[in-house]
Amino acid sequence: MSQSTTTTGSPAEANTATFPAATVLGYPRIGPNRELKRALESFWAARTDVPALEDAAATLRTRTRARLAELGLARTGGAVPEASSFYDQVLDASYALGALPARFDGLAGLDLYFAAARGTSGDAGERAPLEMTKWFDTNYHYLVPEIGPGTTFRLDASRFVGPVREAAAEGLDTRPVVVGPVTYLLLSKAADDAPAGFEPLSRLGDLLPVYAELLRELRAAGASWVQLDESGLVADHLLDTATVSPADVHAAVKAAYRALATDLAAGVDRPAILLQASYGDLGTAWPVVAATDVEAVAVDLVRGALPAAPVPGLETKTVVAGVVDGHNIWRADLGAKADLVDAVAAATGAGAVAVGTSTSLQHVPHDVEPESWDDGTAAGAELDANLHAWLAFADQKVGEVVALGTALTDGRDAVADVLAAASAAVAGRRDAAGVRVDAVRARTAALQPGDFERGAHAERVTAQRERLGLPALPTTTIGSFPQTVEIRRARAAHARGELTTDAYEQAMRDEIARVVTLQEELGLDVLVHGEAERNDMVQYFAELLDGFAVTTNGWVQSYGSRCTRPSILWGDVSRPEPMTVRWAQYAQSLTEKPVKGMLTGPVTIMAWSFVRDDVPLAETANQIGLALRDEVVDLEAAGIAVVQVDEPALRELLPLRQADQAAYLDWSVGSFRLATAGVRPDTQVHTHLCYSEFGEVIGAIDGLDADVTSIEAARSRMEVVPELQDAGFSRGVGPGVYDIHSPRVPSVAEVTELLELAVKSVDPNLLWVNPDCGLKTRGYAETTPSLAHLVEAAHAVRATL
Ligand SMILES: CN1c2c(nc(N)[nH]c2=O)NC[C@@H]1CNc1ccc(C(=O)N[C@@H](CCC(=O)N[C@@H](CCC(=O)N[C@@H](CCC(=O)O)C(=O)O)C(=O)O)C(=O)O)cc1
Ligand SMILES: N[C@@H](CCS)C(=O)O
Ligand SMILES: [Zn+2]
Repeated sequence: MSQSTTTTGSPAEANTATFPAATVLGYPRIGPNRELKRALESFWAARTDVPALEDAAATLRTRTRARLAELGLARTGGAVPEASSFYDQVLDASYALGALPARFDGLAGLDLYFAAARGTSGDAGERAPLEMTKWFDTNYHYLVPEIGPGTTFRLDASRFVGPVREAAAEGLDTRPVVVGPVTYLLLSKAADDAPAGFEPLSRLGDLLPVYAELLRELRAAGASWVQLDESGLVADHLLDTATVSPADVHAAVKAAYRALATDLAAGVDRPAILLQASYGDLGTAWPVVAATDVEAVAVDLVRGALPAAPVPGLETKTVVAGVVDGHNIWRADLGAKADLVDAVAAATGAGAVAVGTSTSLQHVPHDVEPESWDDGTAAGAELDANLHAWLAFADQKVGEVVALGTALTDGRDAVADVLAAASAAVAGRRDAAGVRVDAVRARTAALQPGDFERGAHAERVTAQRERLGLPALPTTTIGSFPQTVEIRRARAAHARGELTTDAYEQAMRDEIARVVTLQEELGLDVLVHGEAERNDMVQYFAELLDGFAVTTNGWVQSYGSRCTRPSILWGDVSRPEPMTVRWAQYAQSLTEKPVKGMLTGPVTIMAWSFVRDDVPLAETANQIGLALRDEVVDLEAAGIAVVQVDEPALRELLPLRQADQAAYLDWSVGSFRLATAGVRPDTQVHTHLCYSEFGEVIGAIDGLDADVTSIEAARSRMEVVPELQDAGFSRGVGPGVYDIHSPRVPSVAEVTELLELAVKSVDPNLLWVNPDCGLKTRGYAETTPSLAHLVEAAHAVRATL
C-alpha cells in the first residue's frame, strides 16, 4: 500500500490518479457573513441585476478556494473541492442535465434556475417550484427532480465548467462536486404524468451519455479530479421497495461506472473519479464500488464501518477515509482518528489511503474563532474557554484533515503537538461542569411507564369538545406569522444593546396584539400568538434551556438563501424557568377564542441542533422531554386549552438503514409522549409535521398520541390523508391546504377542492383546516388573502356537511 501524496504540475495538465493526502468533501457555501444570502435576496428583490449576483458568487468562490489553500489543502491534484451553488446541488445537476420539467420550458439561464427553485407567478406566469425535501438525515433541503418517461436530457455544463476555469486562472486545480447519476435518479420523484409504478432509475441508460459528456467537458476545462456524490448507496429510505431493491441500485452503480469510468479513459476523456458515499455505512455496497474502475472512493467512517475483510478491487484505488465528522461540530480526538486512518489500508485492502471528512462541510458553520460565549460572568468565561477548545467548525475541520494527512505522509511526530492538544480538549470536555448534572440524570432515571401515558383518547375527545366548543372543520394556522423586517430589526437592535429589553418586549407584545386582531378579523377558530419573539423555533428554546449554547454567526444553509444557527447541545438539559407562558397568556388575554400554546418538540430540538456525542440520544431526548413537560403543564395552569408541540423533524432523524429505525422510533415517540402526557384530558395536544414524506412513519405519528396532527399535504394533493386513514389513524388531522413556500395566493376554489378531497377520506369530525406550515417566511401581502381564502373555503365545505 502506498500513502497518498500531493501532486505537482500545472493545473491544466495535471491528471494523475494519485489522490492528495487530505481533502474535505465540500465546504459551507453561504459565505462567512452570509454573502450569498444577501446577494440572492437583493437579486430576487430586483435591487441588483444578474452581473452583480454573478460577481458576488464568483468573489465568494475565489475566497473559498483561497481559504481552503490557506488552511493547508493542496492547490493542485484536486484537493480543493468546487462545491459552490446558487441554491442547491441537486438543482445544479437538474439544470446541467437539462432535466427540468416542461412547465419551465421557454426560460433559460438564471431565470430558469430560480423559477425551478422558487416558482413564478403573476406576469411571469404561474409555475409551481420543484418540491423541496430533506437531504439524507440533515436539515438541508434539496429540490426534488421530476423525472418521467418523456424527460429529455441535454447538457449545459456551464455552471460546473466556469468555476473550474476560474480556479485554473488562479493557479488552482479544483475538484468539481456533482451529484452522481444513480443518486440523482434515486433522489428524483416520478413526474406527475408518469404511468403508475414508473421508476426514475429506469432512465439511467438515457442519463449516462449526458454525464459522460459532462465529464469530458470538465476534463477539457482542466479538472484532474471530479467528485461524484453517490450517497444514495447508504440510504434505504430512497428506495421505493415496491420498485427498487438494493440489488437494483447495485446493478445501476455497476452500469453507471462502467459507462463513466471504464468506457471513458482517465486523463483523456475524463478526470479521475472520486466516488463519494456519505451519511452512513456502505454495507453490502463495498464490493460494488470496489468493482468499478473509479480511481478513489470516499467513505463515511463516522457513521459507517470498515468492511469485515479486504475488498477485491480496492487495491487499485485510493480510499478517502472520512474520519472527521462533517455533520457535527465536536473537535475530533485526533489520536484516535489517526489510529482509524492507519487501520484503513489493512481493513479495506486499498492501494492508497487519504484523509477526508465524512460528509460535505455544508452542514457546519464556517469558523469557531469569531464566536464568543462569554456573557461577562465567571460561568460565561468558563463556557467561552471550554467551547472554543471543544468545537471544530468547517475551518477547524479542514485543519484536522490536514493534520491527519500530515500524520499519514510524514508520521505522527510531525504533528505531535496538534494531536496532544486535541486529546487534552477531549478530556477537558468529558470532565467539565454542566456536562453531567446529577439532578437531571436522577429525574430521567426515575421515569416510569405511566409518565408516557395520557389516558383514553375517547375520554379526551369528549372533554375537549365540551371545553372548546369548536365548529366542524375548525380553522387554525401552524404558529408563526410573518417575521417582518421591523421584528428582525428590533431583535437585532436589542441584541446590540440599542433597544432596551422593555422596549423590545413591548414591540413584541404590540405585534402579538396585531396578529390576534388579524386572526379574529379573518374568522379563524383557534388562534396563535404568531411567534414574533422567536428568532428560530429551536434556537429560541436553546437560549432558554440549560445545557445549550447558541452562536452569533454560526449560520448553516437550510435551503436556498434560508439559514439557521444550529444550537450546541453540550450538557445535561433542564429548564431554569417557564419559557413561553407569559407570551401565550398575553395573547389569550386579548381574545375569547382559544390561543394555542406553541412549543418545539424534543426530536426537532435535537435534529436542528448540534447534539452531544457522549450520551445516547434517547437520554438527551428524555431530558428535553421533561423540560417541555414542565412547560406544557405550566401553560395548562395559565389557562391555555390547546398546546401544540411541533415535531417537523420526526422523519428527518429516522436512521437511513431500516435495521436501526425501530429503536429510534421508540425513543423519539417516547420523548414526545413524555413532553405531552402531563396534562388533563380536556387540554388538547396538537402536533405539526412538515418538510418530509411521512409515509414511512405513519405508525409513529399515531404513536405520538396527539389529539390533532397538522401535516404538510398541499403539494402532494392530500396524498397523506388516505395513507393515514388506511393505517387506522382516528385522531384529528389538519392536512395543509396551501403551500406556504411560495408567495402564490391560493384561490378559494383551489382550497375548496383540496378540502373536498380530504373530506372524502377523513371523517369531517376529525378534519382541521390549516396551511402546510408556519408563515414566518412569508409577507402579509400574501398571508392575509391566503388565510381569508382558507377561511372562506372552510365555511363553504362546512356548509355542505
Ligand atoms: C421550519 N424550518 C426550520 C428548520 N430549521 C430550523 N432551525 N428552524 C426552522 O424554522 N428546518 C426546516 C424548516 C425550513 N428551514 C428554514 C430555515 C430557516 C428559515 C429562516 O427563515 N431563516 C432566517 C433566519 C432566522 C433567524 O435566525 N432570524 C434571526 C436573525 C435574523 C437576521 O438575519 N438578522 C439580521 C439583522 C436584521 C436587521 O437588522 O434588519 C442579521 O443578523 O444580520 C432573528 O429573527 O432574530 C433567514 O433569514 O435565513 C426558515 C426555514
Ligand atoms: N410553529 C412553527 C412550525 C414550523 S415547522 C411555525 O409555525 O413556524
Ligand atoms: Zn412546519
